[in-house]
Amino acid sequence: MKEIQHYIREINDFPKKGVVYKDISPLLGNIEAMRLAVDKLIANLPHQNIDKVVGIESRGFFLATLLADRLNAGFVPIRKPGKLPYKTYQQKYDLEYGHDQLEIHQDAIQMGEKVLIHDDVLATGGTAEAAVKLVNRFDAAIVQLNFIIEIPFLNGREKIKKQQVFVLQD
Ligand SMILES: O=P(O)(O)OC[C@H]1O[C@H](OP(=O)(O)OP(=O)(O)O)[C@H](O)[C@@H]1O
Ligand SMILES: Nc1ncnc2[nH]cnc12
Repeated sequence: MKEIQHYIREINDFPKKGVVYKDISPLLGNIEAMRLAVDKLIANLPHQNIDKVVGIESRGFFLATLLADRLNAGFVPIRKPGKLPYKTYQQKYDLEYGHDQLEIHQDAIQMGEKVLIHDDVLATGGTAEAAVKLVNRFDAAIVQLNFIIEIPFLNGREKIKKQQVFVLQD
């Protein structure tokens, strides 16, 4: 079995010139690589007493549901605007290649629940910061944010420096 890094492909100038896009499709296409990624993410949690795994649309959803299954936890989607049907909390944020808004259902998390937030890539940290703000609307405990890949020069950790963070490539 090769390292996780082997299954991440770099695409130059996508979706805009100058961006080196980290494509996790090869990882998703290989069940052994996906299982290894999930095993490592689980092994690097401070504990496994997690009530909800929050996944961020769309690439965060893939492993977040597998993590939720392994942790016997519920899955909560954070979605782009206008996708969630019930009442939502909303948070604007900036991206490496644009800006957007994230939303979460107002009944998705109960007060005091222990939450893991998962996404595929930590780049500028704008998405992760917005997710933290949304989860904090519930007065829940964020146990960790975990990611498959980090783009260190974009310094995303700075935006979530109060949080516990784990990246697979660490
Ligand atoms: O750290 P940041 O600079 O905020 O960037 C990271 C985010 O960007 C990507 O999502 P994107 O918004 O491209 O959507 P997608 O998952 O639907 O492709 C990625 O999946 C992260 O969610
Ligand atoms: N360079 C990048 N590759 C993949 N996803 C991203 N999200 C933000 N920047 C990204």
